[in-house]
Amino acid sequence: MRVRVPATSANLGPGFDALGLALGLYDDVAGEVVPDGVRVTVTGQGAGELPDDERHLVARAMRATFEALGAQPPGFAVECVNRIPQARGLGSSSAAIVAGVQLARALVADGATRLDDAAALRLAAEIEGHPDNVAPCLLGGFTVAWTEPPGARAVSLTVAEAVRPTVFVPEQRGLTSAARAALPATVPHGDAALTAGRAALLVHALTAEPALLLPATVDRLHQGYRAAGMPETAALVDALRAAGVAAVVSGAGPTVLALTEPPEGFSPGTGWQTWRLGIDVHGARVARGRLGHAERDPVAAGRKS
Ligand SMILES: Nc1ncnc2c1ncn2[C@@H]1O[C@H](COP(=O)(O)OP(=O)(O)O)[C@@H](O)[C@H]1O
Ligand SMILES: N[C@@H](CCOP(=O)(O)O)C(=O)O
Repeated sequence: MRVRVPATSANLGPGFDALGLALGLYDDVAGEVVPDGVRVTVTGQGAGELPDDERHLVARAMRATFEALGAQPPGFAVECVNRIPQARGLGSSSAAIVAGVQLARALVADGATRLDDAAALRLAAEIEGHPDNVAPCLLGGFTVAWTEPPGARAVSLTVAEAVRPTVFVPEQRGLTSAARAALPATVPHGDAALTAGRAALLVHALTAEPALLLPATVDRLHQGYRAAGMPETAALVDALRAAGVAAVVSGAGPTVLALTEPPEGFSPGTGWQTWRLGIDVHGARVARGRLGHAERDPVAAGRKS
């Protein structure tokens, strides 16, 4: 079995832990049951750094899913071709988790029925700790996610044509766990009220009226508190916004996401890669068989520049 999982950009400014967008940049992962042991091979992003055994995040998500299904196989082998940069705010950990959950469901007889799509979202969100990346990764498009007993839920909405994501990806990494540790336990009521209003406006702007994206992407819940830990990211967001571009920190950073096109000739300066990406509307896609020649190419699949 194999699965293609999209990169995602969470928060989108004011939608902390709730809003997310699936992007046209993908990891391809194949899995099969073997007589014993857990083996993981990695090509592309993370090759030579990630573990090759049970500790690998895809393997951990597969184990958790097999457990939920009550069907642990004797062993399994996983092949990953990674194109989503890791620890940059583009949802690489959610992509790995969703890949593991979907592969395990596909490898167990009736797995996708016994653990249905809603339960798969709940499990993936539980492993990740927040639902805003796993939701668009599973469903595609622009998602609004929330948590209520018994767990995460989400809806996917269609994005207006004029929305053109560009990501500015820096060399340096930033772990989501560290960026979450920078957040305060409480925020001023005025900041919460402003941000709630902009998050509501953002749903309208992204789906129907992109001309409102600049005011709709104002956030007071997380970006300001995280700025000291990623000053270059904060400066780039400010420069783009000053030029009229609806730019935000992508996820927990340090990547910057622009939802509208930067002005002709705009340069983020040195140390940034600039990629124009499409919006993924399918979410994770499972297919039979191993990875083919195209899926094994670690550079292609999605990037427009
Ligand atoms: N494709 C992957 N395979 C295995 N582990 C991964 C993968 N992608 C991310 N991870 C793990 O998740 C960590 C990054 O997660 P996180 O800090 O949430 O960043 P991101 O914004 O990229 O999701 C990596 O350091 C690695 O431990
Ligand atoms: N809401 C989370 C989103 C983290 O996204 P990631 O792509 O950086 O993992 C947060 O802001 O902490």
